[in-house]
Amino acid sequence: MSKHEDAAVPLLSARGLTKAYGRTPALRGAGLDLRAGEILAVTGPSGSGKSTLLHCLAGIVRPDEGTVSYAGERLAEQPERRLGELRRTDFGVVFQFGQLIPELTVRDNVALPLLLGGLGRAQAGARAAEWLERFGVRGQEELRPGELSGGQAQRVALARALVTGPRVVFADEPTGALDSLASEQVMTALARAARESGAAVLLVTHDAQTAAYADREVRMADGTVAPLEVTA
Ligand SMILES: Nc1ncnc2c1ncn2[C@@H]1O[C@H](COP(=O)(O)OP(=O)(O)OP(=O)(O)O)[C@@H](O)[C@H]1O
Repeated sequence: MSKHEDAAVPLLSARGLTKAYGRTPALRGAGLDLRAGEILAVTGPSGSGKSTLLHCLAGIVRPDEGTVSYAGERLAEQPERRLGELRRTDFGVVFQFGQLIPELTVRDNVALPLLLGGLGRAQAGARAAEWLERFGVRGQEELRPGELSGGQAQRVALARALVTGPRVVFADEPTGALDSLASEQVMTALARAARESGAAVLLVTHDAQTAAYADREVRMADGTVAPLEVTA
């Protein structure tokens, strides 16, 4: 068993992260561990640094100080090309507004990461249709995102995040723009898909109902995570 497959070693781990935007500190020594296959909620008040932490963990933002390790690789030591590859193959992301491409059909939105990864059109389309079905979006493959409800659009965004079989899904306020019924449907679908595929989920939310889907919760305040979760 390699080191990062050992259950005691976190899949993704951050230590001592700091990040400032100009004079505004967003992170002040934040750290956490995400274990393979777990759903971890990061909660806390607005401005406490949750999104910035998620962006650092996903390799989207480089922290000013501190380390992020994914499966034994230090992200800071990786060239942009490797980070891009990780984001395409190992990581999936969903934001508050699904960020689907408005000009593409629902199916093509979900197929896109597979096409970018080199899969043929027919296979990518078929796999996209399977994932849309798993997320309860049926018969809407030919629609454009603008024709969907908010909840449907988020389930399409989840299908797109999971279609490549990522090991980590980063979800930043995935229910932030939804009413409570649509939130429940989105979270049920996300939790089930993550369990079935074995993906870990880093779930940023300020909503207790959404955080309740997680196995574990850590809370942020003023750019730090309390309590610091440390795996020995
Ligand atoms: N791109 C940016 N430019 C300037 N300041 C930023 C930027 N992103 C975040 N900040 C600031 O960094 C701090 C932390 O923001 P962040 O979005 O990480 O917190 P959050 O807990 O996710 O907040 P929210 O729940 O409101 O999204 C805030 O003071 C915010 O204004």
